[in-house]
Amino acid sequence: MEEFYTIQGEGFNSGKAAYFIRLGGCDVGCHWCDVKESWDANLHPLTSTDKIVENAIQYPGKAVVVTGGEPLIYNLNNLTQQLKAKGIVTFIETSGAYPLSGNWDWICLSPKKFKAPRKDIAPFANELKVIVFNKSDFIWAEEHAAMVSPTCKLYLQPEWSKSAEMTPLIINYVMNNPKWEISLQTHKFLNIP
Ligand SMILES: C[S@@+](CC[C@H](N)C(=O)[O-])C[C@H]1O[C@@H](n2cnc3c(N)ncnc32)[C@H](O)[C@@H]1O
Ligand SMILES: Nc1nc2[nH]cc(C(=O)O)c2c(=O)[nH]1
Ligand code: SF4
Ligand SMILES: [Mg+2]
Repeated sequence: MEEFYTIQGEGFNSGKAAYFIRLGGCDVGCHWCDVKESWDANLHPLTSTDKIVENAIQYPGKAVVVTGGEPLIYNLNNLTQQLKAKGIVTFIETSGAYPLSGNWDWICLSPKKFKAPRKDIAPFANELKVIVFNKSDFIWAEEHAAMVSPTCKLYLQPEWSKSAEMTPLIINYVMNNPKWEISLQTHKFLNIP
């Protein structure tokens, strides 16, 4: 759908320069999704893997974030193999609703109630990032924290439109449950893509 060089705004790798590859297509249906224009893959022209890799290696930052849409709709073995062959560090943002493919240095799993993640992906997550839209999302967060590996980083991220209401609850929750950390969408404060 689009590619851009920016700063990773969310989660563990927040603050790092990275080339974003946003793949079109998602049927998870989060009503608060901030990239709804990504849902219909047919609206976006196809780009060859070779061209994406050629674009990605033009920049000084040698990390790529593959996102979407839901990137795991596609088999990402070939893309990540080609990126790694060029010395690129590979990160993915996924809901986990589709089978895991690709060779990843960092997997961010962001599970959604609207189409729950596959049970087999949780052990591979390096980071669990739960979006907090209402209070019930804290329970959803703990259910998934019980499925990830002991080394997986745990983040609570306010849903953008509910941030004023949810951020104080997240702050309180993290202070009482310090295995969790807050993730903010810092790129939205910085006014960058
Ligand atoms: C647009 S999604 C694309 C990747 C994948 N479909 C997923 O949901 O993980 C990228 C990240 O943005 C988060 N996100 C999407 N809409 C958001 C919103 N309104 N507020 C906060 N985070 C949001 C998602 O949870 C995910 O972690
Ligand atoms: N700067 C920046 N950081 C991000 N981290 C995850 C994003 C995403 O949409 O997947 C995103 C994004 O869209 N922009
Ligand atoms: S899974 Fe990701 S891309 Fe799909 S609707 Fe939810 S936030 Fe948007
Ligand atoms: Mg985004």
